[in-house]
Amino acid sequence: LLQVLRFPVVQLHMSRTAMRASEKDFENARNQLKLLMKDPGNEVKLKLYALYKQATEGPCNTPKPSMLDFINKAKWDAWNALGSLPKETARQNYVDLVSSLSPSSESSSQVKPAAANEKQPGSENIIVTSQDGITKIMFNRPTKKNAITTSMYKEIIHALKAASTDNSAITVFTGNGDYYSSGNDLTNFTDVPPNSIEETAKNASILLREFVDAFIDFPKPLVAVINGPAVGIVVTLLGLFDVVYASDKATFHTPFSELGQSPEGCASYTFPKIMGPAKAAEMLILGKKLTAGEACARGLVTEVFPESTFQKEVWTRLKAYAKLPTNSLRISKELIRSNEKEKLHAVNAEECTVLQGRWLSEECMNALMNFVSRKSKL
Ligand SMILES: CCCCCCCCCC/C=C/CC(=O)SCCNC(=O)CCNC(=O)[C@H](O)C(C)(C)COP(=O)(O)OP(=O)(O)OC[C@H]1O[C@@H](n2cnc3c(N)ncnc32)[C@H](O)[C@@H]1OP(=O)(O)O
Repeated sequence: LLQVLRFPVVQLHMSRTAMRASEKDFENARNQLKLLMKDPGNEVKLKLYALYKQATEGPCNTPKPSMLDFINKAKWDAWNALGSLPKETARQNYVDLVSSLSPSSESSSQVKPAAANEKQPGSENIIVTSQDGITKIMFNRPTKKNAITTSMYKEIIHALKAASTDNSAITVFTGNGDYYSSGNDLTNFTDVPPNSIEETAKNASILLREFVDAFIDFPKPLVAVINGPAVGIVVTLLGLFDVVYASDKATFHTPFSELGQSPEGCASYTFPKIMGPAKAAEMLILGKKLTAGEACARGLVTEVFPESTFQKEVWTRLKAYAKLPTNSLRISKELIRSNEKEKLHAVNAEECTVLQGRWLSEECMNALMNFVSRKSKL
């Protein structure tokens, strides 16, 4: 969806026949839109698209796109929802809407435009630091609940490869802000041109496999410091971590069925081993969300700390552990994990193949549409 409606909205070709009394205002509004400093968001972009089409072409009379062509379907729905709104009214509404978004209406704190998935200049979606024998990899997209974009997957693979040979003793994942991470950025799949859906699913499957492989093969103790709610892939991956510390405000949620998807991160293998098949099914099939205490009782979490002392207690402890002899840490981890590696790689490959099919399913497409249109009440 974002691909087609990507800011600034430049795909809006003017129809000369539609320009009458307010031609100048309409033309000005179109130019003003290109100067906006802030991405107005999908909901507004859909409204602008619909109003533009209504103003220039009149009521929607093109065939409804197929369910799978969900980018064009969202646009069609937005236009069609305007019914028989007169062209002149649509033109005026378009001008008014652009005017409400104009720079003079924007607050001084607003930032330069960037597509939702792109890093803004000077910002880092993944922050990697090394100190006191600890390499810390932090999700840093708090305004999006640390949802993981395509480029973040690649950055994490790179960071894990670097951390595996740096001179730190342990590697720690955590999140900035109130969430640990809300998992896969769902717009990774809505930002796709209709004729590339299959290729995108294939590429996503390849990237996911490489991403999870990097965790399976990571040679040093891997610690998760779960500072808040965790959703989807960041939960499933925990089965590949060696230690998981959680704040008591953390939750653990794997809503794969709701999303028309299936488990990844080797959870279809690690979760039943960790908590038994019945409890694993409750999470991975039924999508039950666990509290930190419940996750700890099931063996997914090592220890839960009160939020008020969480950061202090955890980092004090980790700094002490990071002083332990690094070779010994590495060798002990190797002993615990090496027997499983081959199996884990096979499970990862299988999960990615299954997911590739799921991403092309109508159930998954519907779930993604629901997430996007949650903000597009047209
Ligand atoms: C070539 C293609 C490559 C693809 C890359 C590889 C793909 C690998 C896929 C691996 C599969 C993983 C499976 C999963 O991880 S499933 C889990 C997916 N996550 C979710 O379903 C969570 C969705 N989000 C929510 O339900 C809610 O946002 C929330 C997390 C419960 C928080 O709700 P709350 O009301 O507190 O806050 P908001 O909803 O207002 O959120 C604030 C803003 O953050 C945006 N947001 C949050 N989570 C995500 C997300 N996962 N993806 C995209 N955007 C997210 C939300 O839209 C708000 O944005 P806004 O301010 O612009 O409206």
